[in-house]
Amino acid sequence: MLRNMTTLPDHFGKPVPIAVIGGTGLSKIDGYTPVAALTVTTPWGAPSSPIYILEHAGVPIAFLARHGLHHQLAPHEVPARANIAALRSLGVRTVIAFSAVGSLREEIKPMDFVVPDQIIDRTKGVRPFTFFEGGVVGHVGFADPFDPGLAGVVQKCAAAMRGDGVVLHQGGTVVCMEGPQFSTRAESHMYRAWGGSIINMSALPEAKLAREAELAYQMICMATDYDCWHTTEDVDVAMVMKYMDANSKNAKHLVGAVLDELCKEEHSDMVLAKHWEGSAQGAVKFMTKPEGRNPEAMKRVEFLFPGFWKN
Ligand SMILES: CSC[C@H]1O[C@H](OP(=O)(O)O)[C@H](O)[C@@H]1O
Ligand SMILES: Nc1ncnc2[nH]cnc12
Repeated sequence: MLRNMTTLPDHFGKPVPIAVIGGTGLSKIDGYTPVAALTVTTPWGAPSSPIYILEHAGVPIAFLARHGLHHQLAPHEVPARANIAALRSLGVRTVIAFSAVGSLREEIKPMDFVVPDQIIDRTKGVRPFTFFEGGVVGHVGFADPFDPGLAGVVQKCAAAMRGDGVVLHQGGTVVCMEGPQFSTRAESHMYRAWGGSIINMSALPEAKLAREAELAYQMICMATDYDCWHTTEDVDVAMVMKYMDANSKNAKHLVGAVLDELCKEEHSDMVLAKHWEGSAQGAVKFMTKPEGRNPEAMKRVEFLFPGFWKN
């Protein structure tokens, strides 16, 4: 996909409803033809990488590399606000986000997939985490951080791939730690005691921002190690990459199968995230009184929701 980047057009004329955010070891998806490489600017800066538009059976899909094209961005340096805002500005309403995770449970073995349904926030407040600040306040609901409809699609696709050795755990709690160092053994045991299933450094603030932007968002996680609570080897980058490489074929197939399903339903309420429509806008509009609103902050919100302040 990246080979053609210099020759691809930098514009695309149609809305793109579906996006994939690729994480560690997932920098491309097979079987999709790149048709554009977009450089998008947002009020929150530039995204992690150009956004590639891939086409499959006539349906466009946006692809963004979370850590940059060369994995040059540490988890706390990922410009998550720019990433989510840029995707929304292209018409994206559904995001499938891929993540390499450590396992906190014996039964979640390296190379197993997990579709989490909960998050515990162990980031340290150093990452910008909201669109609604600086003179426009908003509080969105985040009780269930992922999208159950998308989770169901992933489950169905993984079930069809059981014969290829794909094991998927439906549900589970992802602990999102700050990093970039891995956890101490005491922390790892504590996360297990808290009920954590898996651990990464990327679920937040991405999932929170997706909710603020009224996007349907689901993470697909692949275990690349047992975190250091386990009595086998302690996790390091080589181990993560070894398992990622070993299972990259299945990871790409699973993401591809999920995209195939979503493409079939590109105009459905689920893919267009109709169930989230208006939720953040309602949370913002009634909080800050007109006389307290900052025009610059209002303009930024307008980038996410064109026409926001007119109604
Ligand atoms: C290379 S191990 C730690 C790194 O891997 C995960 O990345 P991603 O979620 O983007 O796949 C994890 O969150 C850390 O950022
Ligand atoms: N053990 C681990 N801790 C945090 N992030 C990870 N990503 C992959 N493995 C991880």
